[in-house]
Amino acid sequence: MTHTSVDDGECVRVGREIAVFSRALYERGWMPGTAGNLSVRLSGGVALVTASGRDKGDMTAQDTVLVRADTGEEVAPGRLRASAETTIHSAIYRTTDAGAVIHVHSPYATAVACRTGRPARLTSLRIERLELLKGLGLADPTRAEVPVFPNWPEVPRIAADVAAHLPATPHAPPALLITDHGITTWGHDLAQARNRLECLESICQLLLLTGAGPSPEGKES
Ligand SMILES: CSCCC(=O)C(=O)COP(=O)(O)O
Ligand SMILES: [Zn+2]
Repeated sequence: MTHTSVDDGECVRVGREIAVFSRALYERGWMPGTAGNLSVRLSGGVALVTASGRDKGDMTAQDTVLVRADTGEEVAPGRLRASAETTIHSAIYRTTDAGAVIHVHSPYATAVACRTGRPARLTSLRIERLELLKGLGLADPTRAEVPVFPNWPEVPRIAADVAAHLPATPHAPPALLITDHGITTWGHDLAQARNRLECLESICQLLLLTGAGPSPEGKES
């Protein structure tokens, strides 16, 4: 087992930051009910993640759980459970240099993720030309293939798909969609992950407004 260590001051500071971002995303309508989860990679091989089932509009620093960054295993199991989707965050930390991960059920990205035809395999959303692609930090900002993963009922199965896909696609955008579910983005910190999320939510809105996105039957138009 890899060694983990915890810096209490860092935990408090980052817990407050997660709460601030969470409340702001909730206010935008991107975390309805208790939907969505956020995490930040800390020093010492750990990450702080939102607790499962919490009202994301009411988050405080105490509503976070410390987990191993590479597996999502809770460091000191207590009253709160880590997000049910923690293994997806861990898959991203294990296979990229991400410092923060945001998952939301924002309306336009989720609508696009509902139009994939539900194949029981990984597909992708091709995006071309849109100026907002420049906000994703891509080597080639003229096009992107955002992976769309099946929404398996067992979250670790989604995480396994993510962990298998990301190392094979080093130039892929820092984002993924889950069919019928939502969107996840990452960056070196929460602000960068949030900015990338804003770009993709806006891109998905444009795809739907212009009819350039996937058709309701799941075929790309
Ligand atoms: C009420 S939304 C269903 C669960 C979900 O998709 C989500 O994003 C929130 O799960 P968590 O365990 O992080 O609260
Ligand atoms: Zn979700």
